Amino acid sequence: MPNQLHDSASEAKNVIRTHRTGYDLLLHPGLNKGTAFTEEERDVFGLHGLLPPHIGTLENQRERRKKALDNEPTAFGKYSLMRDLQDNDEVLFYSLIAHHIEELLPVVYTPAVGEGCQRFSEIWRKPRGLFISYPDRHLMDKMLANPRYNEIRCIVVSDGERILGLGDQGAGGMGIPIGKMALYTALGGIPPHHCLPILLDAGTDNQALLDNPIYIGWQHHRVRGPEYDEFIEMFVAAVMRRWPNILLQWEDFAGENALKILAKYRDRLCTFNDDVQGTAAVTTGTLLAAVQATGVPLKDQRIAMFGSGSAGVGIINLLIAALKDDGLSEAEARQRIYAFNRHGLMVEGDPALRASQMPLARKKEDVEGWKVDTAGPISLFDTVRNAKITVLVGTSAQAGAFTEETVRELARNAERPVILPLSNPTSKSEAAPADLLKWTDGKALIGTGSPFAPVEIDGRTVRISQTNNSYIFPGLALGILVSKARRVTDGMIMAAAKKLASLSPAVQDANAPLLPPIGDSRKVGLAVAEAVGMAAIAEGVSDMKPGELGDELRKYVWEPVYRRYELVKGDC
Ligand SMILES: NC(=O)C1=CN([C@@H]2O[C@H](COP(=O)(O)OP(=O)(O)OC[C@H]3O[C@@H](n4cnc5c(N)ncnc54)[C@H](OP(=O)(O)O)[C@@H]3O)[C@@H](O)[C@H]2O)C=CC1
Ligand SMILES: CC(=O)C(=O)O
Ligand SMILES: [Mg+2]
Repeated sequence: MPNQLHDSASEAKNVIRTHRTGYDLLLHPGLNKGTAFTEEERDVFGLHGLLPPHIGTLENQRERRKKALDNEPTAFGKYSLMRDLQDNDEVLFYSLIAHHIEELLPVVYTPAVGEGCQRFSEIWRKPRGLFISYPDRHLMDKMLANPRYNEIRCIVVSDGERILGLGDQGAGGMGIPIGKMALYTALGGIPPHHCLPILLDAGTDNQALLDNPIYIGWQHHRVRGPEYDEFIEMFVAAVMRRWPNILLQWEDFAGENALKILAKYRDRLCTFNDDVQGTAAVTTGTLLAAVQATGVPLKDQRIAMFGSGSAGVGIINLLIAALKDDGLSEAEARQRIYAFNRHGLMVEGDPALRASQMPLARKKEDVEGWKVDTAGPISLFDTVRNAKITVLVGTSAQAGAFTEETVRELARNAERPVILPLSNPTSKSEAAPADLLKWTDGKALIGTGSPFAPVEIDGRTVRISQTNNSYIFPGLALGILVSKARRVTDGMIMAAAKKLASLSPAVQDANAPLLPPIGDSRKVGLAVAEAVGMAAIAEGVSDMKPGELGDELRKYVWEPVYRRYELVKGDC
């Protein structure tokens, strides 16, 4: 095919065949090697003069970029530099991340990506991914038909309405699909040219964006109701026409839309919602590891779920399955969980409950006779005190919601309380780990959504685990792609959770962190992928033979190294 950018078969042999030359080649981020083009390649591809004379290596290119990053004082500045690098030279971008993973994940992902989305219009420079706006919806097929997308195998899509805990960021939400797909490659080894970030621009209700003359999105209030549903339907149908076997990941949709869309499409194509299912897997995996460290089985823990939106509902549903695996009936499993919305503990009969929340509400008799400090909805503190909560999970985006009083009360209920303030970015975390350790005399087992520095307490250094779905979705996607799974089943999500739990350092040593170091994320991604692929086979949604999976995974994984180029002569 003359206008194909990458020939996979050739690439496997470390050769890229392309028709592009000169500027056209240098301006393509998937093909540009900058100063690393060899003398011979400069001759063949007409690059003399367009590049400085120095023939560089990937190693000295990394050194140059790292210096620039180190000289940049702000997280946003570093984010912006990394985005520019990604749009300039993908191999160098991923190689730099691979060499400085702990330092750079917080730059390309949470927390810096949050400000990246808030200020996306300020730094938008080059096209990356696809913006599909509501007024352009009838052009969808034409947009997707672009030959540039011939090799796409997976998509992350957002409508920008619930960006981390920062609310509606409109078209700026594109920073999230871009960031998630960067981790598809950095942690999952999925080739970047198989990945397409998409932003569905259905408008924004963020007044600051509506008033901002440099806002890059459609300056219009959000389309809602049947028009929105039809927009999503048009999108899914167009995607399926273009790529019938695509993997479609939904990201950072507002809670009710997230759950509704997942329910509607999960049996129609290979799709998952990361906030619902990826978060459920990382949280369940962390808890399965934590209970081994506490010595108290999951079925004997009492869990407060603070925030019952897309993440909270997803976590509760997978936890119920894990509690059933631990020997409880469905009804007994539900009794272990106390779920909150913005009003307080969810109790049946509350008119504010949404459809997805009704099955999670407690019965009125469950809370009868409770000693409560305040009239009206029951607070987290009163629930911790009365229900003798042992595990606290936060997906509320309410900074500081886990107060000293509540955490000290929790510490009375368990020798090793488990506390997971999962909200992102850092500014929205329900608590800071240093406080949690102080208030629990160093006993709490902690996992946070965004990265936190280690904490010194009682003469020891406690590394804080990052309970973020980034431990799951890159491996989940890789396992799905390699096994050619047709659907994403609950069994595949649970397999990812259990694999993560099995890799926990706390399983060997109760005082070790709950999750592997971020530096091991790539290994975790591969292990999760294998578990997901095996589950897909076991559940009958993949036709691969179990013995083939490992080899196929290793063959598929992309490494950030420069390849040799060959010129394809043709009519393009
Ligand atoms: N660590 C990780 O991997 C992940 C972290 N997250 C983080 O979780 C947070 C929530 O995400 P998501 O579930 O998708 O968002 P949603 O908007 O879908 O849900 C938020 C939930 O929090 C509740 N809430 C809001 N205010 C309060 C309050 N004062 N007290 C108690 N509950 C409150 C909401 O209540 P109501 O139902 O009444 O509106 C809702 O149930 C975000 O910060 C996000 O970044 C999300 C996914 C992954
Ligand atoms: C991590 C993530 O997906 C979120 O905060 O939305
Ligand atoms: Mg998300």
